[in-house]
Amino acid sequence: MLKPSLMRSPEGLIVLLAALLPLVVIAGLCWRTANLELERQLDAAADTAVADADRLIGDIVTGLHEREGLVGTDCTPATIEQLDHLTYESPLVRSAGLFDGKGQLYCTSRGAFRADISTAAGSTRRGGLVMRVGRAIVTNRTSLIVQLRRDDEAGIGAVADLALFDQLATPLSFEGAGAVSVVLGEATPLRTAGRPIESMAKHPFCVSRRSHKFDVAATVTVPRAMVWSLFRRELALFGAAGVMLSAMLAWLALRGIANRQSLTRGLRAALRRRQFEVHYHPVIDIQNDRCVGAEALIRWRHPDRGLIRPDLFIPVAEETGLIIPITRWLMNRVRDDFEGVDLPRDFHIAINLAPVQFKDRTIVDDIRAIFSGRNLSPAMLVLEATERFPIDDAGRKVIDALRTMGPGIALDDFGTGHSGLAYLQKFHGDYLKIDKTFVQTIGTDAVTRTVVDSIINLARELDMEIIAEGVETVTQLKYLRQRGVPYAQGFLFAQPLPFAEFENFRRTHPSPCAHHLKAEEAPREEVPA
Ligand SMILES: Nc1nc2c(ncn2[C@@H]2O[C@H](COP(=O)(O)O[C@H]3[C@@H](O)[C@H](n4cnc5c(=O)[nH]c(N)nc54)O[C@@H]3COP(=O)(O)O)[C@@H](O)[C@H]2O)c(=O)[nH]1
Repeated sequence: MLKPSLMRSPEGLIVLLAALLPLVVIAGLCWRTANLELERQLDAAADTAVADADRLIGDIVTGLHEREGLVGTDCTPATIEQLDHLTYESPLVRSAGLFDGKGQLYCTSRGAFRADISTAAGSTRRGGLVMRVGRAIVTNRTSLIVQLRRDDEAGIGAVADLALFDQLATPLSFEGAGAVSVVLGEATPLRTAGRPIESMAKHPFCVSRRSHKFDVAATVTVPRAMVWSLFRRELALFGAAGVMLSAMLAWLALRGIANRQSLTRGLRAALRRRQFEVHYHPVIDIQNDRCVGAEALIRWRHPDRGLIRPDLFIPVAEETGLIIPITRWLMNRVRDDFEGVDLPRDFHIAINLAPVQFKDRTIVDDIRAIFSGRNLSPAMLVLEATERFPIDDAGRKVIDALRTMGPGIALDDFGTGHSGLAYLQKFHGDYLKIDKTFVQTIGTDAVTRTVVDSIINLARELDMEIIAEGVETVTQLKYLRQRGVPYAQGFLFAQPLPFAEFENFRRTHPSPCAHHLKAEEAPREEVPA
């Protein structure tokens, strides 16, 4: 059951975010798709308009090129007939004519005709190709006039009816809402269709295309509201998926929170009902095979789920602060286990501390209260901190206070986090534990083996004792022994053991039949160089 105050808590915020995230992502994707789709449609409309203009003007220019030889000739019936042919070949051309270098029209497809066309304004020119929109002298209609001029300015021209231009091209339109215009040069209209641009509010969408062949361009303009209608269409398609995803994520978040809450309640109950156990993982002096101590590891014996691994509940215990009473319980158990036991002077018990336990003096007070004057004194403890240990003022003060009572300080899991030499120098520890992920590469991977060597050298430079953890094979043991590593832990020696079994192991260790000693004679396992 979830607490009713959930929606006002940080957990409530997580559920809300889990629910909102897919909706925001889907809405964002729909908005982007709508914009891309609108751009695609505008591009396509502008491309079509330019391609139509290129095709129609190209037809006229080709016809004129084919008759360029007539320029400068007399206006004979044969010339007139050839000019007239232009009007049959190109459905756009209403008339064609020849003009001399002074801009005097002297021959047309309709016969000899003289007129001064030299003053016509608003032309665009690319090489010998001149185009303008104006009233044709012969037809007196608004036309596109296309001329091919030689170097001496004499040339041949054709008059194309703009109304026909419109009829022969693809109809200009943009889903009824926009405007399309094709212009000659910068702004002389050849064709326009659709709504007036001024009616499209302040910032309409606009796409322009310029022809590579002729001096014409097309512009498609639509009101900004157009993107909203496409957005609504996309939302209708994908919104349902977004809502389902949102519900699924919210449900997963709720389930995760419910699991966490039930784990927290379970941990509290476990403390009350004494469901925790301590297992001891032997620490071996590998130069003489003596058991010189152990790491105390917590276990949760759940009434229904059996023995639960600590990595399944320690993170929640750390987040909720329950790690403090759990460690307190563990330390009391460890003290009681070793009360009255005859322990060698160099015997040590390692206890794991969470980063949160270095934030205040609680752990200092707990250790003093639990171990002072006992068989297992504070000086016989090694306190293990991971690389997540905060080296700040508070952390430093806690470490200094702990040191005055005598425990050794170890840096656990070294090399698995982001800390490096600088961190290690600031840490001022007594022991450095080489993480099992590195130890287990011995005999397999040359690169990471070099990492093990580097960690060993680093610890020596900083005057720290080395404990290699996760030793599982004789090869690893021999390798570490050869490099002078003093201590090791691992399944090669023993699994973490309940107290009675650990005591039995300790008392019988070293034993003449210890399997890892016997394995020194094992023929097949080679120590890597
Ligand atoms: N803050 C606290 N953290 C604790 C406490 N008790 C345990 N832990 C942390 O939980 C993590 C998992 O621990 P555990 O499942 O007990 O595993 C330990 C060993 O069993 C395992 N190990 C040791 N040797 C080997 C080996 O040869 N092979 C192999 N596959 N595993 C091996 O390593 C764990 C000990 O790791 P470390 O602490 O880094 O030395 C673990 O992070 C515990 O620290 C607690 O009371 N408080």
